[in-house]
Formats: sequence, structure tokens, C-alpha cells
Amino acid sequence: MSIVTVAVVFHSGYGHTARQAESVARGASSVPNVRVHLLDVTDRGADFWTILDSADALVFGAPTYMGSASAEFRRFAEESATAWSSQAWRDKYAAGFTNSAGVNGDKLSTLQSFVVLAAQHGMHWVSLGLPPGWLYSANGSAEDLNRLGGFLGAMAQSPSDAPPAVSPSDSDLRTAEHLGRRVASTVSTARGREHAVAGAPAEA
Ligand SMILES: Cc1cc2nc3c(=O)[nH]c(=O)nc-3n(C[C@H](O)[C@H](O)[C@H](O)COP(=O)(O)O)c2cc1C
Repeated sequence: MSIVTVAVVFHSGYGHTARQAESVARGASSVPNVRVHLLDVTDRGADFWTILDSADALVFGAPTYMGSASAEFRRFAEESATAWSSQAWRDKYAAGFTNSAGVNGDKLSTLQSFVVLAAQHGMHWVSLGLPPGWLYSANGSAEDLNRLGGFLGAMAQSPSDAPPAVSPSDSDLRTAEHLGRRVASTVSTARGREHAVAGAPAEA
């Protein structure tokens, strides 16, 4: 069984989205034969772009600032034009997550910007794959997975006066963990199929 690699590439100004990123990484790591890299766009090692170019999947994460991804993440996105020019990320898998203070907070706008970024790179988008929780049912609770009801990716909410030690909530972190697991499983299954097809005897 070959190893697949998932890179979680994120920005966090004050530490809340970093907790979400760690949860995504934990979920991806729970899938066998998966190697995970957790990469902060503002703290790059010399091999930052090499890791991204060689990963099977990239999970983009940023806080929602003024209705879209933070400027630091946008800088990274613009710098990825170099990878775009050589189509280095074509046919990789992509997914995304965001966190903001408002329950809505225009988080969808941030996730949509990640989808467009992935599409520009020719990547395959992996959705969250969870039904909406909480207020979607009279029996729902704030402890539900996907309590914020996103479909494109994992959403989290951190009240402005709550430190990262206590926010995002446990349910939002479990939702992020689910996303990481889903991306890693999706890539593992897809790469397994590709190997099976490559190894199959040619038809007569
Ligand atoms: C410049 C700035 C703009 C923000 N804009 C929004 C926003 O549009 N919607 C929202 O709900 N929260 C907004 N917030 C709140 C942050 O999204 C929230 O505090 C988040 O938890 C910060 O994540 P971080 O600790 O990873 O930076 C904004 C915060 C800052 C500093």
C-alpha cells in the first residue's frame, strides 16, 4: 500500500483557525497510510512549496476577515500562480475550512474563494459530506456535527472575546476532523483505484 500525502495549508491571525487546522490534520492522520503536513502560510520552511507540489491533496484554511479569506492567505493564493503556471497542482484533491466570529459571518464567501482557487489549479474539490446539524431539526443541538450547516467545507465559529483555548467549539473541531478524514479517505481510495488500473493486464 503506497503512502498518500495531505497538506493542510492555513493562516490564523489569533490562533482560532489554527485549532481547526490541527483538527483537520488529526482527522487525516487517522486514515491508514496517510502522511499529513500542517503548514502555516506565515511560517514557511525552505521546503514549503516542494511539499505542496508533491502532496496528493491540499486542504486550504483561513479565518474569514471582512467577508473573505484573510489577506495573508490571499497572499499565499496569489503566490501559488507559480505552481499554476507549471500546472503543478493539476488533478490533486482540494478541500477547505474557515472560522469566523459571526455564526454566519459570510464564511461561505471564503469557502467559495477556495473552490475557485482549486478550480484554477485544475484540482478536484472534496465537499464536507455531512448533513446540516443543529437548527436543521427540532431535535438538533449545538453539539451536532456540522452545526453551522456548510456543504462546501468545514465551518467554525469563535466569539470575538473567546480565546483559542475555548473556541472553536468541540462540535466545530469534530466537524473539521471529519473533513480531514474524508479528504484522506477519498484520496486513498482514488489512488488505490489508479494503481489497480495501472497494474491491470491489457485487454486482448
Ligand atoms: C480584520 C478582521 C476582519 C474580520 N471580519 C470578520 C467577518 O467578516 N465575519 C466574521 O464573522 N468575523 C470576522 N472577524 C472575526 C474573526 O473571523 C474571528 O475573530 C476569528 O476567530 C479569527 O480567527 P483567527 O484567530 O484564526 O485569526 C474579523 C476579524 C478581523 C481581525
